[in-house]
Amino acid sequence: MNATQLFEEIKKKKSFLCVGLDTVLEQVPEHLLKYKDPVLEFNKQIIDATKDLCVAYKPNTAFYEARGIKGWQSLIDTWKYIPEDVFTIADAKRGDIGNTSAMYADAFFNLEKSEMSFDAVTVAPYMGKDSVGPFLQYKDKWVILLALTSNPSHEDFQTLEGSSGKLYEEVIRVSAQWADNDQLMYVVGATRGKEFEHIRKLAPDNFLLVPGVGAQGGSLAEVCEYGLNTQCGLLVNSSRGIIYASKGLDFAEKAREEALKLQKEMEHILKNKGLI
Ligand SMILES: O=C(O)c1cc(=O)[nH]c(=O)n1[C@@H]1O[C@H](COP(=O)(O)O)[C@@H](O)[C@H]1O
Repeated sequence: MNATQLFEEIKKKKSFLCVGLDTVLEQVPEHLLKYKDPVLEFNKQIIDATKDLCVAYKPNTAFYEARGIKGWQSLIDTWKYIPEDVFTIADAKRGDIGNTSAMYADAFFNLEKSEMSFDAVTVAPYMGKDSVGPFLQYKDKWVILLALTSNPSHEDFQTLEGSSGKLYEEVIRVSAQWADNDQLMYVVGATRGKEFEHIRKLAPDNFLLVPGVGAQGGSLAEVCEYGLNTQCGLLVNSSRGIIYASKGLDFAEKAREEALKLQKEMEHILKNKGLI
């Protein structure tokens, strides 16, 4: 899915919501434990309850990798269950020397080899161009590069000042030369609301993946004040705030309610900005 197609989906659904499928077996409601794969069943019901309200799903692969072979199978089966018109992000935060990155790219993009073909993968920029390049070899896929993350310790490195500005600014400036806007997004945490005006100047045309709304306390209104561009340009993620809205029999219904609240807020914002 390219940027134009993604914007079309956003306009159709009046939403730029990404639902994070960070599913923990121990937090799956008890009545699902009878299923062969309770995590998959949980994800399926969350997907059924939210697929008309969101434009993307983002399983964080850590939650699946932690369960070994069974977890990896849950991830594959979850990816297969997501409808084709919904953007899929493998939140794997990879990046290594070139030949190793090529294997990571195959792991998330190459359907024949890995049984999964996500639209995008999150990548750490620390090892530079030859580390990110192999993901970009998949011309119809996206790299989502960590820029300014939502966690408090982002200050340890990302905002350090060098001769040409902050480290995260340099990440954006340099990486923008590696790929066009149909292949490159940046992660900017919703908890960094005040910095969106500045980031939009650095990356006016790129989509930004914005996690941190919900459980981490980021504000959607603050993000959108400066974060939107003419193609919307935002995918705002909430994981725990949606999928764990209830741990009972009504978990999917409550997840829908939370997703609907965000979608309605997004619809209002998109209308106000004249994007729909
Ligand atoms: O790349 C990410 O998605 C990410 C980057 C970041 O800066 N902060 C961040 O929280 N995330 C991920 O986004 C999700 C946030 O989950 P919740 O806090 O439960 O909504 C988790 O999967 C995080 O790993």
